[in-house]
Amino acid sequence: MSDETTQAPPSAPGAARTAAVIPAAGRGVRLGPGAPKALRTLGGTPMLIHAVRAMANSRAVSLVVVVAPADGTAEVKSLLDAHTLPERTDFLVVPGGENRQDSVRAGIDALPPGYDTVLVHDAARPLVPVDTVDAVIEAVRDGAVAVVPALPLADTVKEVEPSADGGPEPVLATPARARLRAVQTPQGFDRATLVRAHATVTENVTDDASMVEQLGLPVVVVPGHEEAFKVTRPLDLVLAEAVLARRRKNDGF
Ligand SMILES: Nc1ccn([C@@H]2O[C@H](COP(=O)(O)OP(=O)(O)OP(=O)(O)O)[C@@H](O)[C@H]2O)c(=O)n1
Ligand SMILES: C[C@](O)(CO)[C@H](O)COP(=O)(O)O
Repeated sequence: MSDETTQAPPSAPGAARTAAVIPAAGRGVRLGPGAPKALRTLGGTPMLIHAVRAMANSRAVSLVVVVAPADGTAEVKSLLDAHTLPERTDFLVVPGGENRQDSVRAGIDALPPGYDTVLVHDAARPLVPVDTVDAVIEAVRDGAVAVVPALPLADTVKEVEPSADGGPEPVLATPARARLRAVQTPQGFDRATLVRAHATVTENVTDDASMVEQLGLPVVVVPGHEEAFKVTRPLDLVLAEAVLARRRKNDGF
């Protein structure tokens, strides 16, 4: 394992501490048939372990809660036991729910007292660099209640009337690209705000920050990273393997 560490200071004793919740209970339907996505390997190591290390490599993170496939908690516990992880970090494993929102809520419910900053990070983003994790944590510690890493878009985006039968879709609008961002994880939160958002918003949404927006509270963006992309479709696996191989070469492995 690469001994990647960070400049961010760990929390002082008695100070607010940071926990990371990793939703990893998805099936990975868009990736194609196989094991649950988080348990598939990248460079011979389960994607989930890469994601756990990405969080635990931040010296500010002292607890990682893994939300496992409901029928896979024992397997995930064994995986965590079988891989080298930073000793300063504690780990919990809880079963996930039907959708991402349910799984994140299960992770939040499992958090012990004493963690005031909470990251929510997709297991499907295994290669997020530690500097991005630290930048999100710092922004929360500096007073933001919700922080998302994000990147400008390379493509022009159209809003359309979705087609039910695969036919041509009428274009409704072309939002100004300069004002759009593609949002990644980890998203960072003041814990009380995240708990309130999950207790309040019941409609299905695709990220946690949008739940905070629905409370009328401010969400801020910090720079994301190209390597924090989400492994969603088969081609993403090819890119992830290439990024990992380049890192290992640079690290002299
Ligand atoms: N019931 C669910 C669904 C998703 N996730 C997690 O949410 C993250 C982002 O979801 P996505 O990339 O969409 O993963 P899947 O739901 O597995 O993908 P798909 O939609 O292709 O099945 C993943 O780490 C996934 O494991 C989860 O914990 N519980
Ligand atoms: C949370 C997220 O990764 C931010 O981009 C994304 O919304 C998850 O979407 P998914 O369809 O559940 O993968």
